[in-house]
Amino acid sequence: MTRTPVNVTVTGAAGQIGYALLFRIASGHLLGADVPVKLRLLEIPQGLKAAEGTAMELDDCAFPLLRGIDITDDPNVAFDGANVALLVGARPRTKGMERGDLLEANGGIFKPQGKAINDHAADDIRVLVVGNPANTNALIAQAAAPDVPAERFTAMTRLDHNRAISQLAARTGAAVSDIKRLTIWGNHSATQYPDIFHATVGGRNAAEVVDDEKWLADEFIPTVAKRGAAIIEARGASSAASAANAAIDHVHTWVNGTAEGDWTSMGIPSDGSYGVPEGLISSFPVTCKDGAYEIVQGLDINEFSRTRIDASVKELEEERDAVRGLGLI
Ligand SMILES: NC(=O)c1ccc[n+]([C@@H]2O[C@H](COP(=O)([O-])OP(=O)(O)OC[C@H]3O[C@@H](n4cnc5c(N)ncnc54)[C@H](O)[C@@H]3O)[C@@H](O)[C@H]2O)c1
Ligand SMILES: O=C(O)C[C@H](O)C(=O)O
Repeated sequence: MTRTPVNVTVTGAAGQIGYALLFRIASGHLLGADVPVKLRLLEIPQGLKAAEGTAMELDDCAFPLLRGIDITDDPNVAFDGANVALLVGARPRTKGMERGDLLEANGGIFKPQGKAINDHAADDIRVLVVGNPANTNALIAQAAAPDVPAERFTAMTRLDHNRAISQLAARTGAAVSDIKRLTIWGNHSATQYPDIFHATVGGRNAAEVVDDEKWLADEFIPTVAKRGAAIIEARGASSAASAANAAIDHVHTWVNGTAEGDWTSMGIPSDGSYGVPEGLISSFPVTCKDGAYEIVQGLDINEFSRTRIDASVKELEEERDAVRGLGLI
């Protein structure tokens, strides 16, 4: 049976993450090995030529699942009929830039993109925001798309989730595949909280296996939360291949589901669960099934976790208030 191709729009297509991402989408890793895709690449005018070069390389791979590539600098064209949108292109913080300037510059990108999604995307559109500050950029885009169900706008904390699994595996000597139910709470920033209290290692409670709160507080949490900065320091550029890999994981899990007995972390609009104010785009433990996600309910949150979740949520509230003050939401 011939399947209708899924339209996947990628913004910032000529950037570092774009280069690591597009080939994996085209080879079937995003949606599945039997799902044909059409790519729409959105770039700013200065990025179009490089995006064309990447499209030439995609052609040269002769991917059987790739059914077309369009390149544009017009969001209305890029999101026309989009089923999946990966919003990667963002304005990086430059020297001397205040946080308010950064939020405002990104508002100039994510507000029009949200409106274009609202006006042109397919009814089943699913959006993942990767470009930083990812949670608040997702909030801006979502607010500009009142006709799209709010839960279709998500922000990426899967890279943090994967980083935390890897660190925990290294500490416990377990295989990555033996680690389940890890959670990233809050913002994709240094305030994020990687929580192992409900995680398991080979079926045993991870916090009990580790049994070292000092390691948790002084090593594990800061290592995960500051990993992005450590990569920038080491590589001279922000994480690209691992970020692209996490974007693939995020969408693949959202569409195809979490494994039985496991969950993942996604930045999603809060429904008020765990005391996170409704509407904030915050990371939660979620299970996915039939293309939808649900927050894992009923977890006991101890004092250690509560303080850290609250601190990250407070930062998200401050970012929300700042973009509200700028008229971006
Ligand atoms: N959430 C995460 O876990 C995570 C991890 C790594 C990086 N990031 C973020 O992802 C973003 C992209 O990273 P990168 O390394 O690919 O950056 P990059 O600078 O290499 O590429 C960004 C691309 O976006 C394009 N762009 C800028 N404004 C655009 C617009 N309005 N429309 C379309 N394209 C636009 C630029 O021309 C550029 O080609 C950054 O904001 C980075 O901080 C997030
Ligand atoms: O781009 C960055 O600032 C870092 C990135 O968000 C990361 O977590 O690797």
